[in-house]
Amino acid sequence: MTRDLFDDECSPAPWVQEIGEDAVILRHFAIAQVDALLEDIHNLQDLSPFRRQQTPGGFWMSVGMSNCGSFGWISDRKGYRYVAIDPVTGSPWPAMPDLFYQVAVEAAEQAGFKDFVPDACLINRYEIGTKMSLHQDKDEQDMSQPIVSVSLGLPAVFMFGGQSRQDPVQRFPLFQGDVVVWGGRSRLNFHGVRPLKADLNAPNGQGDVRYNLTFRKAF
Ligand SMILES: O=C(O)CCC(=O)C(=O)O
Ligand SMILES: [Fe+2]
Repeated sequence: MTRDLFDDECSPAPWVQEIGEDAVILRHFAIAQVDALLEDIHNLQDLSPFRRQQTPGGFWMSVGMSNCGSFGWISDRKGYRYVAIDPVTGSPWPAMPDLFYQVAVEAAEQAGFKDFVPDACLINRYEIGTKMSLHQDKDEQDMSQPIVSVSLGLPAVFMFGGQSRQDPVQRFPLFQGDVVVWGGRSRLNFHGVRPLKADLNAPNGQGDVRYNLTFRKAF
């Protein structure tokens, strides 16, 4: 992708915040693409709707989830896994929009991961009060490929720990347009999202949801 796509004169300047070994937040990285990414999400949800999923242990996750790309991440009583067919629709997951792919690959490159080839994009939909508990992303086959995570909508607090659940956890605010990339020595670090709070400064009717796009190479 050409850098021009990101050179929007009205956008705040991007900057890189290191949060761990081989882990960064690319601040404002996708700020100029926010509206187009949200429009893509709205179109995708007509094809594969958001749904809440059950953990293998029988708990219901609070976050609504859908996927696009060749594979989608699902969870049910049988376990966590990637599948090519959406169990809700019985059809393949919708194709990954070009813009999603471009933003993910460009962000990975910016973070030092040159050959990222995402084949899965999990779309998380957080309403006020929903959260994602500390976990590792470890259902992928190739751990040399990073995770690229794009924030849209309401701000959230991202938790980033170490490779053990007991390691200290840092907290970072994430705003829309921010992209977190972690891989290499941090690939299996525990991470999560604190319960989402309402943004009291947001205009009426706007900003009651956070979306997150998590790109991975599943296979
Ligand atoms: O919503 C986020 O920022 C993180 C999502 C995440 O960790 C995941 O989907 O595995
Ligand atoms: Fe995760």
